[in-house]
Amino acid sequence: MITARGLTRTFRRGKDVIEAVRAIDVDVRQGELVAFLGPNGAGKSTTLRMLTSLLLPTSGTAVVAGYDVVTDPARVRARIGYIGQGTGGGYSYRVLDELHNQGRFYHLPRPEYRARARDLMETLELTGLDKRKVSSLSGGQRRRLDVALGLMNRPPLLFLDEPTTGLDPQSRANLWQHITGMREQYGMTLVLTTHYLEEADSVAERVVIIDHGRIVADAPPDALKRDHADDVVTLQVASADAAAVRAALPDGLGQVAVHPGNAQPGAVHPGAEPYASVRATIATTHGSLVLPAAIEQLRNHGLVVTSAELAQASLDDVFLNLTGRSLREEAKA
Ligand SMILES: Nc1ncnc2c1ncn2[C@@H]1O[C@H](COP(=O)(O)OP(=O)(O)OP(=O)(O)O)[C@@H](O)[C@H]1O
Repeated sequence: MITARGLTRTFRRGKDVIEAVRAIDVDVRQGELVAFLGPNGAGKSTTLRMLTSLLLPTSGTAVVAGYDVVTDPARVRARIGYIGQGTGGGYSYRVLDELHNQGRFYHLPRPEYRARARDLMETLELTGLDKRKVSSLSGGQRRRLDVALGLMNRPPLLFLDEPTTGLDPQSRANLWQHITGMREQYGMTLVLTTHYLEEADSVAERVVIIDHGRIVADAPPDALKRDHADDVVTLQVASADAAAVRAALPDGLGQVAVHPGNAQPGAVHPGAEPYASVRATIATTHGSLVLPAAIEQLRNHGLVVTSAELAQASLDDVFLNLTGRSLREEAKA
């Protein structure tokens, strides 16, 4: 569906040259659901705009839905849907008119575009809003209308640029349900951008991590987490003897570290005397197996675990390990 090689885009801003996308190679097969994940300014939108033929590459090539984006942009556009960051709907138009206009734009026969508009309004829960002006819709309704507009031509390949940005968690979940449902119904290939880590993790089958215009990793989320991050098991052990705790935890469990001797004020029973505690951490690829095994080992050595916690590897850990920066922290900044 997509083959891009050495795709590059630079912008000039005064004397500065901004290398927004730097020689990326990417392939997307038919039916895949691929997310481009990266911080603001990483080059995600620029990549999408080149793949949709909306922006000329500075160099490199991309063949999308069978056609070259530079030499055959009209054929590319006829075969794709693109849902950009801003709302596609004209503010003063009515919802149903917008959908019909989109159908006319694609030269669909009148009965066909009317039927498609009805179907999409129903599937995307826009029924009853036919005559409402786009400007009066809520954020979630407007985004669902964007999706409906992008689907009017039933594209085999749909690009979505930050489809859920600015929506509340419930609207985000709801929109994903619609998008993935439509994908099943029409067998679409989906390529999207997001800076929501959890979204990329839960929705995408493949995540392309992009940073400073380069692809730094490209794999299914589970493989990324397995290869580039660890789960961390943290145990509090009621003991003053850090060496004994360390000796009870075999190296085979993972990367073990012990932090001796915090006095915990009455953590077990209210009013209990403070007791000495050792904190042990184990970095491992299999946290859910290592956690009970570690408790068992400690118990076998006569040591009591007073609390146990498992922090599962996240795509943020992956990003941190690959780039030295946290995507979550950057999003907050
Ligand atoms: N038309 C333009 N002129 C100048 N610089 C641009 C232009 N479009 C993008 N850039 C710059 O290119 C870089 C990549 O921008 P891009 O919008 O592709 O990033 P992004 O990953 O999509 O970020 P966001 O999540 O904020 O949309 C940024 O430094 C941006 O400022």
